[in-house]
Amino acid sequence: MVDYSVKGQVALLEVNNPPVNALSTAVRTGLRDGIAKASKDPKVKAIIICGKGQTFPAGADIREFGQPPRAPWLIEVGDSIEASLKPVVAAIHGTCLGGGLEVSLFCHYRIAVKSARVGFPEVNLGLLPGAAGTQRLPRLVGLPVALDMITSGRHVTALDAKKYGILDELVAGDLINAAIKYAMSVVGKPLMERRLRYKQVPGADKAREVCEAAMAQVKRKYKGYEAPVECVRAVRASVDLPYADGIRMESELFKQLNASGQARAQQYAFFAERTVSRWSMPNGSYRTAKALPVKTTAVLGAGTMGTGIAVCLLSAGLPVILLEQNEKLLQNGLRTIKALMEGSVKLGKVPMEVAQKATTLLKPTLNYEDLKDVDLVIEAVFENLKLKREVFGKLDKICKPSALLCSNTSTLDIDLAATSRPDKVAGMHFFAPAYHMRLLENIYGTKTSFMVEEGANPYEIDQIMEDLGMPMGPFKVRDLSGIDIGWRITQEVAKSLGTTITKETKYLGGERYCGIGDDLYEKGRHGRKTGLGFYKYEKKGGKISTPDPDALDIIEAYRQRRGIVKCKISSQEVIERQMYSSINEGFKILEEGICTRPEDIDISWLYGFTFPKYLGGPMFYASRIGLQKVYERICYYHENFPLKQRDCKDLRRRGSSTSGVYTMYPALGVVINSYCDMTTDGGGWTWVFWEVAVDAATRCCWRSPPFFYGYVEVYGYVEVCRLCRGNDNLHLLLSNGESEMRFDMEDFNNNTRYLQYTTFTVGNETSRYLATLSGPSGNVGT
Ligand SMILES: CC(C)(COP(=O)(O)OP(=O)(O)OC[C@H]1O[C@@H](n2cnc3c(N)ncnc32)[C@H](O)[C@@H]1OP(=O)(O)O)[C@@H](O)C(=O)NCCC(=O)NCCSC(=O)CC(=O)CCCCCCCCCCCCC(=O)O
Ligand SMILES: NC(=O)C1=CN([C@@H]2O[C@H](COP(=O)(O)OP(=O)(O)OC[C@H]3O[C@@H](n4cnc5c(N)ncnc54)[C@H](O)[C@@H]3O)[C@@H](O)[C@H]2O)C=CC1
Repeated sequence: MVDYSVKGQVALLEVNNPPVNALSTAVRTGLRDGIAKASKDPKVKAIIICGKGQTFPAGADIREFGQPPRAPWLIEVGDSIEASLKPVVAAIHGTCLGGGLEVSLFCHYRIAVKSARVGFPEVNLGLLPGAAGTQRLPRLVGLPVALDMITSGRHVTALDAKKYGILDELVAGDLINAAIKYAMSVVGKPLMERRLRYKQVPGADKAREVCEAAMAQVKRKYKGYEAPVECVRAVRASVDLPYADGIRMESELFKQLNASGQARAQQYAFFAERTVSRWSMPNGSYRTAKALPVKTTAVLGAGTMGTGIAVCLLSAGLPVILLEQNEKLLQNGLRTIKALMEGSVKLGKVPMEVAQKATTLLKPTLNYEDLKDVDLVIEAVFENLKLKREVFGKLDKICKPSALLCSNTSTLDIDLAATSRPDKVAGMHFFAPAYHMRLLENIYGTKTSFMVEEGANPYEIDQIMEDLGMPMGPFKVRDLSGIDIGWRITQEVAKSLGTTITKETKYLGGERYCGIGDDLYEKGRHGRKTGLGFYKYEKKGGKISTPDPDALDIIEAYRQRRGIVKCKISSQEVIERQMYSSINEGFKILEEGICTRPEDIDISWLYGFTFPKYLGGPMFYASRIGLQKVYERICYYHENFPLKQRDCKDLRRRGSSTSGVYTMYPALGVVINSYCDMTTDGGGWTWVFWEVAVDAATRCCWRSPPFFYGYVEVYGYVEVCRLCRGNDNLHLLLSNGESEMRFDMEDFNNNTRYLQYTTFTVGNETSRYLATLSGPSGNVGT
């Protein structure tokens, strides 16, 4: 895991743990041993730490965070690096992140190639840098830069890192040769001043103001997230406390965060994001698919979505032909694209050069003939099946046979876009605003206005969902997308069902229909674009929303017309009805095979609706609440809905003990975390980690070696876990509320009789169970 070699008078410690050289237990051990070996070797005058392959270590091994900590701790390894009497140089390429950056901060010198990046992304995993990063970075670069880097998690370019003082030198050419030369040039120089622990934080006299401002900022910017707040606290300790006490505080805060449900959810999201990129479909997968080259593009329709999609493509440096139905709308679209590009530059999301180039890459047109050579067309015209079929018919005739014809449709069946090349026709569903949201896919919507019909106030619902962590409540989102879009969608649905929507329509396609959106639409309240929707905006296309009594009057008039008696809906009910209906849809999507894994659904929410990462996504959220409970509440709402619209037969079926919801548990991928290992620590204790593995077929299998100290981590569906004594047989009982799993402990080492048992809860339904067996006493505790 760490390759040791000596080049001339320099020892080279090359971390070799692909793909990202994560600092696993083996790597930490290798670094510690390598430093000790080099320190003892009289031939060695200096030491280099670097990464083999594509990168310097990109951090701790995230998969180890869910497991019991194992020595050597990174901080101990770091201490031995810093204490070395021979200079240690970090030679950096690739991404030097998290624990990797911490290792480099223990080194006496840091050099890097220009393409390298450094950063502390722990905050994105619900953590803080836990190996002295919060104490050492401020000592090196001062509070403002340290606070910014640690609370944002952003990657800093090598050029900026040099400017901040994180890097001592940027090198060109072969990194190792340059590092050897550099290391030899510092041999004999005093090391004391290079040891960060002895430095004072620069600008410490301003610490109070700077930290208070940073705290206020993270609370506003990362509302609901615990990690950024603790990051500020830890960094502040670098000024308020002596180094050793600061380290202790950092460690406490790290442990606290690591045990939190937020960290678990954010780490799940990290891996889920990577899991979904390994897609598979009936006729291919990421392994077999070959990307088609896309060099030229066209966008049809320059409305809300078309302009956003054009900005997205232009920002990626692709030429775009923008087609509209008339000159006036085309010019409007061009103005919007210009304004969006300028906004993106101001926010630092698009470099100025890219925005400037975009003006040459964008070609407006009213003529379909201009599309004949493009590789990719994205259609974003009105949501109207007849119109879309017409448009696809034209495209099919004009575009070259290899061109991909894609629709941004929200609801229409992509197979209905009759063309001679169905294999080249696809849904390409962007989320609004298209230039900002990272998700591109197809997804079911949720039926958000039910509750308003019954008496809830849309502004209260938005507030409750924003308090839960959504950046925008559902009614603000509807105003952003356009109430006219919703109107067009339902008109199309009605048409496809051979019916029409009237003021009295209560059901559509067997589902409950709410006409509040229609009433707003008819009054010209189309959302942000008209300056009025559920909210009032400062101007047409404005962003500042204010509650509007006129909208409430329209809603109240609607209720009276329908004879609906207004009732009070609690915050808990708002959350349950919003979230659980989405979870229910998620399970339907899995059941129908539209998505194959719950991660697909969670990632669409994280990137399509900016669902808070600290909740992991609706499917992960469901696993934390407990699926049985979620299922019961869904049934409750279906049974007790004032205007019951459909039988919940489907749900009942899925909630039965042998199929449906419960069989989805293993699919959640977080059912039971498992490991099995044995280690002896410095105190002579043997630690044995039990392994519990779950697979869809057998539901559970269990391995338990003889042990002195056992540790089981259980989360997901297991709600009860207890160690019991029954008929003198010690056993462990796990229950998921449906069935119990019993594990007899008779086979355990006969000498181990004394049982100590501790339970602590992490998050809602997440529990950890810690059991210690030792000594000759016949006493069994439970
Ligand atoms: C590195 C990247 C930028 C690379 O991106 P890219 O090339 O696009 O590749 P990816 O597809 O993202 O990744 C490839 C592959 O690698 C896997 N992977 C990536 N990073 C990690 C990782 N860090 N660990 C494990 N695996 C990783 C990734 O999943 C992919 O595999 P696949 O899933 O199979 O497809 C990009 O990957 C990236 O950004 N990675 C994350 C970088 C990161 O977040 N680093 C920070 C990690 S956290 C950290 O370092 C914490 C620390 O500060 C150190 C911890 C110290 C702990 C101290 C504990 C103190 C308290 C305990 C005391 C105990 C004693 C007591 O009890 O008292
Ligand atoms: N608004 C949203 O949040 C989202 C909308 N969508 C989908 O994207 C599509 C477009 O939606 P919006 O941009 O919101 O609508 P929009 O009403 O803002 O824009 C549609 C544009 O298409 C133009 N158009 C109509 N017929 C045309 C034709 N024959 N040729 C060229 N241009 C034509 C219109 O003039 C208008 O500018 C719809 O299918 C919608 O369902 C998808 C995701 C989100």
